[in-house]
Amino acid sequence: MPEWKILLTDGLEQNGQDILRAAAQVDNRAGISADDLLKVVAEYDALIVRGRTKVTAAVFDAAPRLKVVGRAGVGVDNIDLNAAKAHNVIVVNSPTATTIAVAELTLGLMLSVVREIPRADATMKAGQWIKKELEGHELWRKTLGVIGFGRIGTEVARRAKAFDMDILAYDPLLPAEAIRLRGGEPVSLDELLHRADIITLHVPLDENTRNLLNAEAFAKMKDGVYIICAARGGVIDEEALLQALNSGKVAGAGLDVFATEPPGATALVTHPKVVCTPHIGAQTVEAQTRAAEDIATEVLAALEGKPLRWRVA
Ligand SMILES: NC(=O)c1ccc[n+]([C@@H]2O[C@H](COP(=O)([O-])OP(=O)(O)OC[C@H]3O[C@@H](n4cnc5c(N)ncnc54)[C@H](O)[C@@H]3O)[C@@H](O)[C@H]2O)c1
Ligand SMILES: O=C(O)CC[C@@H](O)C(=O)O
Repeated sequence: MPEWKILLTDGLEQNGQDILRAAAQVDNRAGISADDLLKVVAEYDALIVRGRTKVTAAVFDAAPRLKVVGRAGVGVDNIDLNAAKAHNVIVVNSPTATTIAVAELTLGLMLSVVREIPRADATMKAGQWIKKELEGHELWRKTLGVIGFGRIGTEVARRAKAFDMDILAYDPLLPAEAIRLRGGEPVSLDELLHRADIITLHVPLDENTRNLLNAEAFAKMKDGVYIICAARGGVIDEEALLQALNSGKVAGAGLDVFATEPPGATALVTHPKVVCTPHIGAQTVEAQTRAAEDIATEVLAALEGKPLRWRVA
């Protein structure tokens, strides 16, 4: 058996490391800097990352032994897929492991925003009792607009239905019938923007989705709409969102992801109508355990030339 060398740059749950170590030498350099990665990557046959590590063209150029990059998670916007193809490097992810965790966080953000739960808690901890100010809204019979009706969008919709919400779905890559079968009413983006009380985004970040919610889109929305995003920060024009919050067009936003991460205490993060989480959508024990097993198995399969379940490039 060849002695494969695998580099972990963003950590991996122990169960995944155990699977890898049974077949390969594994170096865990969680948190390695971009410069140090360029210095050491030439030694490795495989690289396993989460979202922090940017696998740029320079990384591929510096990695003549590299055969596979594994993304423990879904989004591969941190990996230069064109460079991977040019260097004949396989890219795999573990797209199903974290679906439920993100869907649950999305519902959590939705409830947090419409009922101002974080503000209620923070003011109580400061010795206050601002009950009269904390008059929120119900999810019951509200219209939820889901942009991107894939794995996470569908699971969000299933959970929202338990709150008796009506589900509009915009996903131009899915046939209308598939959207109906998944429990959504297929609509155009404009119709969704006009009709939804709450809008949640579950699209990948790419050239078609960057700044999908911009000033023009906010202008088409209902006054007092709520925005939830646990997809990628870049799918919302953050400056336009800030203006819409300040004008009252948007009543509140729940954000797990930011155009720049970490964003620091920006005007958006500190806005009183925004509830923020530090990109923890996939951050549950269960999701990370599944993701570790899936990506470890998939990366070893790629090294051994076996059939792959989740090849991205
Ligand atoms: N917050 C987190 O920690 C976290 C965790 C996992 C995934 N994510 C993000 O969530 C995204 C969605 O994950 P998923 O597993 O549901 O992916 P998925 O591929 O199952 O679903 C994405 C859906 O978006 C649709 N889509 C693509 N382009 C579109 C466009 N221009 N307009 C509308 N719809 C479009 C696709 O057809 C697909 O159905 C990921 O790409 C990732 O960026 C975030
Ligand atoms: O790696 C992470 O922590 C984020 C995961 C998530 O954004 C994904 O796309 O899978």
